Amino acid sequence: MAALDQRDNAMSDQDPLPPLEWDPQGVQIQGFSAGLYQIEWLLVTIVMLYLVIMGLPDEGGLGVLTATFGYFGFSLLASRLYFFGEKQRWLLALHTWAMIVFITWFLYNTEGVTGPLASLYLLAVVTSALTLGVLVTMLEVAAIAACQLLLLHLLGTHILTTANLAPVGTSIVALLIVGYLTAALVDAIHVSNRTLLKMASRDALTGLFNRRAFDDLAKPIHLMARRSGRPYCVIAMDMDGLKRINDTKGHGAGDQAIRGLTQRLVECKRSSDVLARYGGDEFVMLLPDTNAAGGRNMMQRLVNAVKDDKLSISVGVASYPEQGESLEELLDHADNAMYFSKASGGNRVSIRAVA
Ligand SMILES: Nc1nc2c(ncn2[C@@H]2O[C@H](COP(=O)(O)OP(=O)(O)OP(=O)(O)O)[C@@H](O)[C@H]2O)c(=O)[nH]1
Repeated sequence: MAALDQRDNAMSDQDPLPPLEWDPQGVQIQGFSAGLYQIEWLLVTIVMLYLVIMGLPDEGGLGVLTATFGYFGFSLLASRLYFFGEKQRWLLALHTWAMIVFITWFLYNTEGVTGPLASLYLLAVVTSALTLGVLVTMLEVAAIAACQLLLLHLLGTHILTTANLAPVGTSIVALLIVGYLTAALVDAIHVSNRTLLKMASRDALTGLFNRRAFDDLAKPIHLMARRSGRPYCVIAMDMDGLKRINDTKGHGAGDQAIRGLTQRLVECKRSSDVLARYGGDEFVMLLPDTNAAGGRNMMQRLVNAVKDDKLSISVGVASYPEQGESLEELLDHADNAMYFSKASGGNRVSIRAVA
């Protein structure tokens, strides 16, 4: 028994899983991966059409063809690569730099920087602005300006004359405007997405997850536990006497009591535990990698802690897999155990009895 308690305490003091949070920017970048290949294949299609209509250049024709197929192969191969994870931004940056190098090589072998195909650089700038932010995009525009000057020099044009610099200047200003505005707009969309996601997933009074977010976050934990055979605990909590606090001390004091309980809950939970306000004075919690005894011990500590704040809660615990096979079943059982605590006078923790 002592050994079991020791193990339970150890469980509640460590963090077996990383904190559960959503990353809207990551989701957006993942979504952009498909758009990236469309931009790359558009670039290859325009280049191929140019070569079909205008024919291969007399000098460097083979080099252009090899570079085009090489670039197409790179894009095809990269589309098969796993794009998730923290290296994703670097992979996207690599794609845009590859695009700039390919376009520069193509222009060098065909019409130089003064023809209409110089606007192909727009594809790289837009790709970067959509995914990599203002700073990286501005750096890429600077790199494109350097490439264009180098092209002028390599193609034998004297670059230090106003007439020769004017077309490069015009195209760079256009790239700057498009790149800056697109990146700024995307940043604004990120901010509003984050705000919307927060509004849709958080409870306004406490900042905790709401019911919808809890359901979304609990499902993968249940599936993981089912696969690994590890236990987890579902906790249902309800404050005792909130109506009395509201009626005697006012709604503000009731709100303060809810916030006070939230503070205690946040202090006692592990970062991998999922805590949500289900509504009113009801809270739910999911404790991964924790058995019923561990959940009960943690909740008993919480019941003792909130006494210091002159608050009282009724708690019900149900654990996977002993007390239920599905999340819905466990939530029901935890709820019933919580009502049992309440019916027994509140201020206590009950575990759903194994049938
Ligand atoms: N201040 C405040 N009160 C709330 C909030 N949400 C719900 N309530 C009130 O909390 C009270 C909950 O009432 P009950 O469900 O009877 O709960 P209780 O008074 O804690 O009684 P028992 O649960 O039986 O112990 C209701 O009067 C609700 O109007 C809130 O966000 N802030």
